[in-house]
Formats: sequence, structure tokens, C-alpha cells
Amino acid sequence: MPGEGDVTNNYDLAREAFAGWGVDTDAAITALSAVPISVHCWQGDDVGGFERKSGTSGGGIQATGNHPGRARNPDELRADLDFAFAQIPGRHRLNLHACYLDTAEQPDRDEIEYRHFASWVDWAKENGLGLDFNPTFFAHAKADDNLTLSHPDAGIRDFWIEHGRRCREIAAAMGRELGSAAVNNIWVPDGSKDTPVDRMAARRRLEASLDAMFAETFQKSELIDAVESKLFGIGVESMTVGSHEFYLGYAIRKGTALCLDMGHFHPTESVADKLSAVALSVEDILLHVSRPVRWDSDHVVLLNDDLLAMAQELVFADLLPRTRIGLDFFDATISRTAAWVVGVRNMQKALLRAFLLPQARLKALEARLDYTARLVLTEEARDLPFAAVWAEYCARAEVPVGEALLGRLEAYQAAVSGRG
Ligand SMILES: C[C@H](O)[C@H](O)[C@@H](O)C(=O)CO
Ligand SMILES: [Mn+2]
Repeated sequence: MPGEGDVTNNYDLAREAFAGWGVDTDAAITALSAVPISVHCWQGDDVGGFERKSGTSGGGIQATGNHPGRARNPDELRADLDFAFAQIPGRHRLNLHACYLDTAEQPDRDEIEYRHFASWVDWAKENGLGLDFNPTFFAHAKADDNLTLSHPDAGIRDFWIEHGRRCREIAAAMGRELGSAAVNNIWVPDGSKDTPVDRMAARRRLEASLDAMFAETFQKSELIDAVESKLFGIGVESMTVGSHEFYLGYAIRKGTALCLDMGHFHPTESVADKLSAVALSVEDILLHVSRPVRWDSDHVVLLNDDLLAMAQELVFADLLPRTRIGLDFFDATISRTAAWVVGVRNMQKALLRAFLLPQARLKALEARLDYTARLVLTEEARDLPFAAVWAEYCARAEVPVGEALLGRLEAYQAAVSGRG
């Protein structure tokens, strides 16, 4: 039965098989164990958050489904995350949105402070996790026009600038407290349903608001600012103010990290291909690993060609030291904890496969234009026993694989499905 096989024996055979290709499996496991994945809190409750008052505007993003077991408060969300992290090998990070504050108070977005998130920091410390952060520029009455930082009304812009400014302070304090820089990622839903006539004015307003928000400087050891582009969203089909070109230019000029979300481009565009291109001009990269199905649908990531290509680029182009890997999907039709576990493990499996490829040999073949040998070896390498190396890594980390994993996921889901 999968998950109960002879892991050690399988691994010994796999180690030999990879050694025949000049690949060191133990080095690959060590490399993988050093890559943290930033796990998005919002998969746990369908992007709801824990504010006591919230607006209706969803910013064009939506979790669909009504599977039982949604976390209803910070304690339930942390319990779900504890469970999920226990099924995932390695040490990771939690990516928190500002609307997931943990307080009996009712601060508006422009009033939030570090103390409203202190319980998350305590929990992260206890569990050896890093934290990342995001201002929440949606689900609020002042975002109901699908305009925030680029709104023509200066009062609304100022409200959101203050929110973003406070989020940077909070993220920097988290980074300081945990001794690991927090990424604070800016995504705004701003755009236009129908064809606008003054795109330039909207983009100038967004740029000026970002500049105001980023005015205060922080140590890079505490805070990494990131900006996230998007092609379009529901309700903003004709123009997104923060398009890819807008933010690529902004990140280059202002020195922020660039966030590439796999769901935010035309379906035939490859984010894997973009990595090396933007890396020549941008120092830090943030990934939102997602799976668009026909649109930015945010499905759970599969171990598919897109993910394998992304991981291979990160490893082969040596981009891992300056890339933060975050996940961004939300599926409410399945167990939310299972969604996390499957998504994170798939990202790790993709990276492991990349570490296990005969990189130097393939690059040498390409450099001497031997595309035939490159093709043959790339295809033959697909038959190597990657699964045995993954199972060994999981065994060393004492996390389950196969049927054993399914059993744990089902048992946890059964335990939480009675939540109201
Ligand atoms: C909740 C996130 O901030 C959001 O998903 C954003 O990153 C995004 O990708 C919007 O489409
Ligand atoms: Mn995203």
C-alpha cells in the first residue's frame, strides 16, 4: 500500500539510480529542506478574515464552495495551520493578511497596529515559523468602487495610504521580532469595468499613492516591500491600473520586490519564463504560486508542467536566494487543510525534482547546441525514481505519504466538520 513501503530500501536504490546520472540525492534533500514556503492564511477561511465589521467588495476574487470546517476565528485557523504544518516537511512561513487581526477591538483599516497581530507573532515564535504580511485593500466600504490607491477622491486614497503605511510598520515589527524579514505585498483591485478614457491619470494616482506609502524606510533585514500586478479581475475587465508593465517599471525604479502571481497573466504566458527576464532588472522576487483554470480561479496547485517549469527555473537560474515563494489559492469545495497540505507539498515536490535533475550536464549540452541529447536526457530523466527520494525526505521529517497522509487528512477534516 502506498505510504507503507520499505522507504529505506527504495531510497538506497533511488540514490544509486541518481548517482548514475551524477546527481547526489542527499544534497538534493538538504537543498529542499532549506527552502521555506510562505503558506497563505486565507485558504483556511475562504478569504473571510476576522474583522468585526467588513464591507462587501470582494475585489474580484472569490472562493467558491461550502465545504464544512471553515476556520471561524484566529484560534481555529491556528489549530488548522498547526495540523497542516505537521503534514509538511521542513520549516516554513505564514502569510497573513491584515484582515486576519486578532483582537476584541474594532479598528478600521487605517487604525490597525502591531498589537492587533501580536498573538500571531507569539504563535510563530512557538512554532519556529516566519511571517509575511499583506495590506487588505478589498472587502471594505471604501473599496466598493474597485478603486483604492488610485481613487480620484483624495480622502479615499489617503485612507488606503494610511492602511498600507501601517501594514509596513506591522510587517517590519514582525520581521524584527522573528529575526527574519517579512515580505509586505501590495495588491490592489483597482481597475475599470469598461474602457477608461484616462488611464494615465489613474496610473499617476497609483504611483503617487505608492510613493507616499513607501516614504518611510526600513532595514531590509526586517521588511521587504513587494508589488503584485494583475491582468484583469471580475468587475475590472477592461483595465487594471496596477498592470504588469506598471509594476515591473515601478519595482525597477523604486527597488521593491516584484510579485508574479501565476494566475495574473494571459493563460498562454509562462511565469517560469518571466523569472530570468525580470531577475536581470529586479533584485527580489515574490511568487504567488497558483493555478488558473481559464481565469484567475486560484485552484490548488498541482504537480503539473507549469509548476515543474517554475521550480526548474528557480533552481537552474539560481534564483532561490532572492525569491520568496508564497502560495495563493483558495478552494472551499474540499477540505481546506488538505488544500494547504497538497499545495505546499506539490511546490516542494517540484523543487525536489529540479534539484534532482542533472543540471550541469543539460546546460553543457545546450551550450554546445546538442538539442537532441538535451531532449533525450530530459525525457529519460522523467523515469527516475523521484518518489523514493520524496518519501525518504518525508520519513526523515516524520510526515506521512500516500494512504497514510490521506488517513490523517480525513481524520482532521472529520474532527472540524462540525464547526457551525
Ligand atoms: C488574497 C490575496 O491578496 C490575493 O489573492 C492577491 O494576491 C491576488 O492574487 C488577487 O488576485
Ligand atoms: Mn496573488
